[in-house]
Amino acid sequence: MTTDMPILRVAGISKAFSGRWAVSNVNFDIQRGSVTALIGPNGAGKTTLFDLITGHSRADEGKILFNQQSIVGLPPHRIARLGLARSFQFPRVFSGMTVLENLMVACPEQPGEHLASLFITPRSVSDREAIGRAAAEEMLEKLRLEKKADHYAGTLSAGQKKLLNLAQVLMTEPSMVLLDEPMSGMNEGLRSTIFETIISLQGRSKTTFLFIEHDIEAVMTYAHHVLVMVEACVIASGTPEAITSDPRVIDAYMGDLQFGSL
Ligand SMILES: Nc1ncnc2c1ncn2[C@@H]1O[C@H](COP(=O)(O)OP(=O)(O)OP(=O)(O)O)[C@@H](O)[C@H]1O
Repeated sequence: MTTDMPILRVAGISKAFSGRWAVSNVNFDIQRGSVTALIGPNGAGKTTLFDLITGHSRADEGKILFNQQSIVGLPPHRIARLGLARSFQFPRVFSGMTVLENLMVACPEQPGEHLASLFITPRSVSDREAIGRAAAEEMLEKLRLEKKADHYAGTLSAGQKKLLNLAQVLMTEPSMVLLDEPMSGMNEGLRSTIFETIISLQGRSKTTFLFIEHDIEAVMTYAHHVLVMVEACVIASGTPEAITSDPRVIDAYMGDLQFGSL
């Protein structure tokens, strides 16, 4: 596979609910290893677009190619297995399991290169369990949740549950991750942890990220590229600098907000 092909291509995707377009003829490419923000006012269709890409909802029209393979009609678990993973705006975690256990169940049966390198040729179930535990502990440290490892997930704050959900997603070693409002409900410290982790993974493993975010400062700081959705359509696409000075975006969406909070 050539590396200059987009990792994700969305072509003419549309979805209507009760005769009203939630997503209308949306087209864009996501380049491998990039960090892209999807912004737009409430009800613009951002989460619906994520649902369509990840198989949680079926498009009425259009094509979605992941690594040049059509994924329209595939169930979410098949899409996840191809390496396209997603975190949720309101994540569900296994409340009766510890934080560490929540991560260990997310560990793939066939660990990737990074996990496998922790141990050489694992032979038994206990070897595999040890790999899972080591990988989970490493991930908890990365997301600064290591002190919570033995706490029940149900006792975590909403922000910590989102971090745990991100950790579960990253444990599967996806090549692309979709994040739905990763910073909402987070305090300042947790917010920076999320994006530091994203940037370090993007730099180290060339993981591709597409995130929905309302905080324009985070978008300006962390995104290479921005897609703007308004009323079911992508109305602009470009660098953060180009987007914030695009008259169509200012007219249709930002108005007098002066790029405070979107
Ligand atoms: N399952 C559904 N059934 C009916 N209408 C829906 C459904 N899901 C979304 N919609 C409608 O589709 C439109 C787009 O909603 P969506 O949640 O995708 O917007 P959004 O941009 O993610 O908004 P927010 O920023 O508030 O999360 C809205 O008008 C919403 O009411």
